[in-house]
Amino acid sequence: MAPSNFNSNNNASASSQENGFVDSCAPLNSEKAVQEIIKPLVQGTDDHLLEFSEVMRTVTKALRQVAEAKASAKAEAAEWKRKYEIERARYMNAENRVLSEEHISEPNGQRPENLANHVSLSKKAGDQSENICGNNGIFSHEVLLDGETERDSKVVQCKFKSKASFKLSWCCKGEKSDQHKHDIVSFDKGNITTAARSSKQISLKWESPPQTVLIMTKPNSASVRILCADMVRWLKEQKHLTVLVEPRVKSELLAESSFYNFVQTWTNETEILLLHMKVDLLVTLGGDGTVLWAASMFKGSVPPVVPFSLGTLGFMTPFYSENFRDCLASILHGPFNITLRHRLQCHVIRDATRNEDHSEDAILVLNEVTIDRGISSFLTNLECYCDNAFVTCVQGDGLILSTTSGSTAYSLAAGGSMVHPQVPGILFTPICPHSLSFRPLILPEHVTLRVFVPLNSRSNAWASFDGKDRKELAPGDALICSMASWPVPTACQVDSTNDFLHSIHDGLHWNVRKTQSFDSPRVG
Ligand SMILES: NC(=O)c1ccc[n+]([C@@H]2O[C@H](COP(=O)([O-])OP(=O)(O)OC[C@H]3O[C@@H](n4cnc5c(N)ncnc54)[C@H](O)[C@@H]3O)[C@@H](O)[C@H]2O)c1
Ligand SMILES: Nc1ncnc2c1ncn2[C@@H]1O[C@H](COP(=O)(O)OP(=O)(O)OP(=O)(O)O)[C@@H](O)[C@H]1O
Repeated sequence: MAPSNFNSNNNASASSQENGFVDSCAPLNSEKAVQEIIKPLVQGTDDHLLEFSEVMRTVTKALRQVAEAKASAKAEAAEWKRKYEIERARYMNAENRVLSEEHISEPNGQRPENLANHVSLSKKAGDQSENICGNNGIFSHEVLLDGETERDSKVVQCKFKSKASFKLSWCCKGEKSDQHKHDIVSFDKGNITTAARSSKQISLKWESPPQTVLIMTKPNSASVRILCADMVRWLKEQKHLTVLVEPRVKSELLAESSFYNFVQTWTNETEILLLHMKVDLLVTLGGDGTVLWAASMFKGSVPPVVPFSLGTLGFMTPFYSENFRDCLASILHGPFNITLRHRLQCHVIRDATRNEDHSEDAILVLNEVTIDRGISSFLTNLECYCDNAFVTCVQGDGLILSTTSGSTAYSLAAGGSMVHPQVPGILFTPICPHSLSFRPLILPEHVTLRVFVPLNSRSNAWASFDGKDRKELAPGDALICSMASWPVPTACQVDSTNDFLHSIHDGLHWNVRKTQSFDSPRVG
């Protein structure tokens, strides 16, 4: 605006001179005029300067903020890098320790030179296992990630014999096929059909011979101890295999005879975490509890399990110990049928409304996770969500989230259905719900369940995992549960359906009833 003012006033004075008219008050007037002209000009310049300095102040402030944020990000990155380096060094040390320990890597089962050390280490491990297992008798719950497994395997394979590889094949309705038939939906000329998917039995065929067998046993049982010693001797003398046992079992074997010096064991939790990389076959001697125990030792992939029945019920233990030689010989030769038992992965989140992303370590269960009222006499009040959709509020003694393998355990006792273990799904079974209309649900395998203890809950709830390791859940805490990627492959006596039906007939006397007599009065 100022330049146009200036131009217009200039033009005005020029035109008066041109007209020959000179005013006596001209100097005064011209000064005034100049002031008139300059005033808005100066005023305009001041406004601009103010505006400009304001802009400069804003820019400087923004630049300062950016510089500060950059410096703090740099500092944070440096701190994380430092933590990473420390953690990595610690991990590498642990790995090196494992690899350098003679007794676990003895390739041909020869007596290690440092036997005295070895025995005492095993004993120590017995003590240590108490720390590892905690007071409630389950291993710490660190779940392996895919990446870790790959990295670990590279390190371990340098030292250990490579693991036996095998192939799984899916057979349809008894007809054998080496090809895995995918359960895909096909669209034939616009008609939606499903591919044949039922009755698929999974069979395991070794591609290289198994070399390392881990035997896990129920504690405090004389018959189990005797069988274990027999089995270890047979595996060594007849099959020339590497045998691994728990530190407790190693001590028991050595107490019996120094012949068992060749048996290997572990001494710390790092070695337990690496077990899946060297064990080809896992044998359990005990009841269902021993299978649960053995599975809880494997936070990632689990080797094929051969469960021998030395308990009372034995839903998951189809093998009889009397003929263990024939049975193991046929398994070691293969192929054999397996049941892939799904596991659930559980995370506890403390103060879930605020710390949505901060969960505790994952816990894997083969049977179920139970959320109950513990010793409290109040009803539990549990808000349940499935993939963020509200399911219901459980008011009663508690809730069981079970695998299909666990469907014949606690869930069954609480009124849940018995489900074939090969069916992938999650059972949602209330415990004594105070409602006339509550019925158990079976949800598909892909869902994520969330059980939240509401802030207005009258008391805390308790979560337990395969009947062990109880964790208290305060109001505001939540438990997240979904299907884990690491199933437990258990060998079948016949196949998964036969074994399942046998277990419910034999173990539970399912639908046992006297057959109705023929000579009753007929209607009509
Ligand atoms: N009321 C109940 O029925 C009840 C109560 C608590 C725990 N349990 C079950 O006990 C399991 C822990 O077993 P444990 O042996 O360590 O404890 P445990 O020694 O107390 O045995 C519990 C019983 O459950 C049986 N069992 C375990 N898993 C089974 C399965 N998948 N199918 C059928 N029966 C099964 C066992 O054979 C045993 O008879 C828990 O996972 C839970 O399912 C059941
Ligand atoms: N290797 C092990 N180390 C520590 N505890 C174990 C081990 N194996 C099993 N247990 C625990 O011992 C208990 C009893 O085991 P298991 O259920 O196998 O025998 P059982 O009670 O005689 O059999 P059943 O359950 O069929 O009656 C379970 O609570 C289980 O967790």
